[in-house]
Amino acid sequence: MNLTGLIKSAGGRILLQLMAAIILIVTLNPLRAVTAPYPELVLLFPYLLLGTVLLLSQLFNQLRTGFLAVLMLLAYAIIQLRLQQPLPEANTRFAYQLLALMMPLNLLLVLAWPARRLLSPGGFGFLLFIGLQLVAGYWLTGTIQPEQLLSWRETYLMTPGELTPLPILLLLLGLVAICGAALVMSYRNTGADMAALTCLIATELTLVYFQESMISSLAFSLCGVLLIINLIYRSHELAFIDSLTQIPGRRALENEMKHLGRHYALAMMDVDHFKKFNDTYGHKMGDDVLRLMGKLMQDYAGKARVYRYGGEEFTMLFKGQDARASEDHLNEFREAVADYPLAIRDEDRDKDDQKGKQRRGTKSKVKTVNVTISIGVADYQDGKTPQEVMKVADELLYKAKKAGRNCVVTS
Ligand SMILES: Nc1nc2c(ncn2[C@@H]2O[C@H](COP(=O)(O)OP(=O)(O)OP(=O)(O)O)[C@@H](O)[C@H]2O)c(=O)[nH]1
Repeated sequence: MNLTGLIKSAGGRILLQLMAAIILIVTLNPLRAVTAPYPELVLLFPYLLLGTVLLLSQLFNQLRTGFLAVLMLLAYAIIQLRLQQPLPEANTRFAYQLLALMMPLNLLLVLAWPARRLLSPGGFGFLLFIGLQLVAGYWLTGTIQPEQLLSWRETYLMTPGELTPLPILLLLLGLVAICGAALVMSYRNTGADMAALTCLIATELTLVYFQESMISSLAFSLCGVLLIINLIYRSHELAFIDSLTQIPGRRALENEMKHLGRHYALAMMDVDHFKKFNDTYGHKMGDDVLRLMGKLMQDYAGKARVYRYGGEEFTMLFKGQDARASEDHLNEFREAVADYPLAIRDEDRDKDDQKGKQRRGTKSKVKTVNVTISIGVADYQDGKTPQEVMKVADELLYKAKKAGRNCVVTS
């Protein structure tokens, strides 16, 4: 798997986050030494970074990340304003434990909460819920008796020796929350899943190493930086990656065409009789064909760049290569598409897999269908703009259709 594949996969993203956390812990001492001359700035950094996350999340429509940023800002403020006394003090320790209980639960809740703008009824609902928890927490830490806390500590809140002040039960809760978020992430792999995992790891890191000076500022700053990178990456994906096929879309191609040199070939390709295919097997099955196109194009691209131009039309760009040289490559890809047995969707099976299995019996054979594509490929010619080269490729594609389809026509 290449670096882009690693960054895109859920497993790779989880791994990168864990690595960032480990690097922070390993480099804690040098980091503290470097930042020691600027204590105020270090304290302020998480507010600035998480505030930026909050702003960007609303601008980029990454609304759950906005909720997460609010939670992290509040947690950081609580740590700085309420938890800077020594932990052996009973009420401070209780506030710390309350934070360790509520943060993982609230961060996970964000993944279940409907994505809404903060300034909307749904957003206000979330803020109100958080506000109520703050009031309840404030009231509890003020009224609870130290003797009561002592008896709880003996029964439920044992800590694992000197390792961390975090009670074993709360440590387990944190670990379960991190595993839960990682599981959701490996299933859905959305920007919000990634952001929730980042926040959970930063929170648990802070809580576990709470006795280490500056840990909250450093861990929450790292969280802010990772959330900003995640936001920018997701916005780039939204703008340039086609959501159906997961390959770059037309905007990405148009961008690339601004920087083309004088030596390239451009191939336009189109699924044959796709309208008829849609009419026969349904639109969802048509989408499966387009997804398959995206996957096979990536598998067979080699050094070429692949794009979904629009609808059932795709583009391959061969930089530093001419049309003749790319022909073998394109024929290989065309044959791979024609040979691919595409399983026919059974709507009943989608709706009710169990019933479908019983009705069909276990030995039923999956029916398959094949599709073909036609390709026109044109070279750069002196004085021609990339748009004009694309027009030539489109005309050659039209010729390929006329020639009976399932073939490559070269300039
Ligand atoms: N399922 C699905 N169909 C799409 C999508 N985008 C475009 N189409 C369909 O693609 C079909 C394109 O058909 P035409 O341009 O008439 O061409 P064709 O049927 O492929 O015929 P030839 O190109 O001459 O082989 C239309 O029926 C569109 O509805 C999409 O995202 N999903």
